[in-house]
Amino acid sequence: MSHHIVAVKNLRHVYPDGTEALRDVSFRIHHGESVAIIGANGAGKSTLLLHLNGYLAPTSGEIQIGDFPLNKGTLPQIRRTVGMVFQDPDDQLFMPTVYDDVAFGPLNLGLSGGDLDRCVIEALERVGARHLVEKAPYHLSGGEKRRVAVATVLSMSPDILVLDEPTNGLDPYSRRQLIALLKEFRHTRIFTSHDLDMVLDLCERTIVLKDGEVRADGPTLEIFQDRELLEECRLEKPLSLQGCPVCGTRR
Ligand SMILES: Nc1ncnc2c1ncn2[C@@H]1O[C@H](COP(=O)(O)OP(=O)(O)OP(=O)(O)O)[C@@H](O)[C@H]1O
Repeated sequence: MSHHIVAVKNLRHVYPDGTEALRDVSFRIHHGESVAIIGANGAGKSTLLLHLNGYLAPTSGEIQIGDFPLNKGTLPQIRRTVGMVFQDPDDQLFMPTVYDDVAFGPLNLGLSGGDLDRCVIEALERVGARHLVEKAPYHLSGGEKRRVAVATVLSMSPDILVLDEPTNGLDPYSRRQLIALLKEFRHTRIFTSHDLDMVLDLCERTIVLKDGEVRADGPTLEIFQDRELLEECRLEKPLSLQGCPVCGTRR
């Protein structure tokens, strides 16, 4: 087994309309690391994540997941390793009931009967959505959909969890619950977020994208203390690192 679980080398992506969303992106992520990918709107974060399990193919460059180079032949193996939670839960939920959506992946892995039921219920319990099991996904609220979308991925027990803006649209209680859940996930975590307090809380390492390129890659706290970098990349310090506007002390 290689010592890194994700290796991205000179990745470039040009969309069919000519937009060059990723220019020359390289990094490696090790087993068990928790890594945030941050950047302003349009920096290329979602485009990058969508390459990590083959939803988008590189225009040029290479991606390796564990021991496998990502290509058509290795796609099934890689999709078992990388669990992807999309930015829009409607892209993830397409079955008539929540049960069917969460069962979809494990069913394809060969689970059935009581084992399948247990797997589905356990995944829904982990995201606090057990009570939604019989519902139609299109009847759920935005926050409920997001939690169920996370459950569809947890039910597959992936080695790498990839989440695109996971706290988007969650109320404060659900946000805290999701952060606690992500902390429990002991495998590799990679996610994008504009929720910089969550990034600070969950990720020891942060990669900053700017205009489709890696502008910085290092310890999260160091990144958030680099005022010039934050300004250049149109980012702000997490609230928890900002001084109190009244007395000047740090929260
Ligand atoms: N399907 C597409 N066709 C053409 N251009 C696209 C497509 N999807 C994204 N883009 C462009 O690629 C660039 C990167 O977009 P991407 O969604 O990866 O950014 P992002 O960092 O995730 O942004 P946000 O924070 O707003 O979600 C943007 O300029 C965007 O307009």
